[in-house]
Order: sequence, then C-alpha cells, then structure tokens
Amino acid sequence: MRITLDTTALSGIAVGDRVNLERALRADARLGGHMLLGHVDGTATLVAVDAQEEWTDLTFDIPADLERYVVRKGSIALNGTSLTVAELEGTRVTVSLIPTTLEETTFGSLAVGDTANVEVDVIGKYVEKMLGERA
Ligand SMILES: Cc1nc2c(=O)[nH]c(=O)nc-2n(C[C@H](O)[C@H](O)[C@H](O)CO)c1C
Repeated sequence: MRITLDTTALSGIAVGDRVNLERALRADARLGGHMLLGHVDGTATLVAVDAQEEWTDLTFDIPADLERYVVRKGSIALNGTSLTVAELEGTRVTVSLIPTTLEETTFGSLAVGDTANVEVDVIGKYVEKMLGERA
C-alpha cells in the first residue's frame, strides 16, 4: 500500500531482515504496555546510543508534528514496541531499553542514522480533537 511505504521505514527493509511482531492484545488480558494500534505516524532517526551496564539509552529524533503527542514518562511505540519515554527535549526522545527488550526486538542491531517507525499514543490525538472542537 502506497501510504504504508510513504509513512513507515518498511520501504527500507529487504528479504531476510528481522522485524518485531506482537500478537494482538486480547480484550480480557492485562495491559503490560499501552494501547498500540499499529498505525505508524512517521519515522524517527536514531541519533545516539548510550550503552550502560544494565540498560541502553537510545535517543531518536522524531518528526516535529508528532512532538506534541509525546510526554516524559508517557508511552511511545518505536518499531512496534511499546516503550516509556525516559527523556524528552524538543523532538529528541530517549528510551531506556532493558536487556530483555534488546534481545527480543531488533533494537540491538539498530545503529545511529537508522530509522524507526513511530506510533504516538492515540490518547493525545483524541484529547486534542475534543478540546479543539469545544473551543
Ligand atoms: C511500557 C514499556 N516500556 C519499556 C521501556 O521503557 N523499556 C524497555 O526496555 N521495555 C519496555 N517495555 C517492554 C517492551 O515492550 C518489551 O520488552 C518488548 O516488547 C519485547 O517483548 C514496556 C512494555
């Protein structure tokens, strides 16, 4: 689909490349992350990797029009993975990845300059629309 290739980083992957997969959440299951729809809003560029002993900080530059939907300690999906925003400075979003996440996802092989798919938390979009309509 044209919109998928235009909006996501999927146009840059090749046969044999790894991707992250998660089965759909059951409505009666416990929610361990946030409500992820799989609708990618744009792509972010990895600008810094800071590996510590017990976690690794990844800093991404996200599109300017998505910044307003991201809050510190809020949720963001990067490459389909539900993550917590550890730091936020303008369009720079830092996430701290635990070893499990690095092992189970493709983040372990991401390098500075690589792009990742971004899905912002949908709650902010609904709130924005409702407040806009009320004004
Ligand atoms: C909300 C959330 N936040 C983080 C995070 O900030 N850092 C991290 O490393 N992992 C987080 N996780 C768990 C990951 O989504 C999970 O480890 C991967 O999806 C692999 O299953 C979740 C669910």
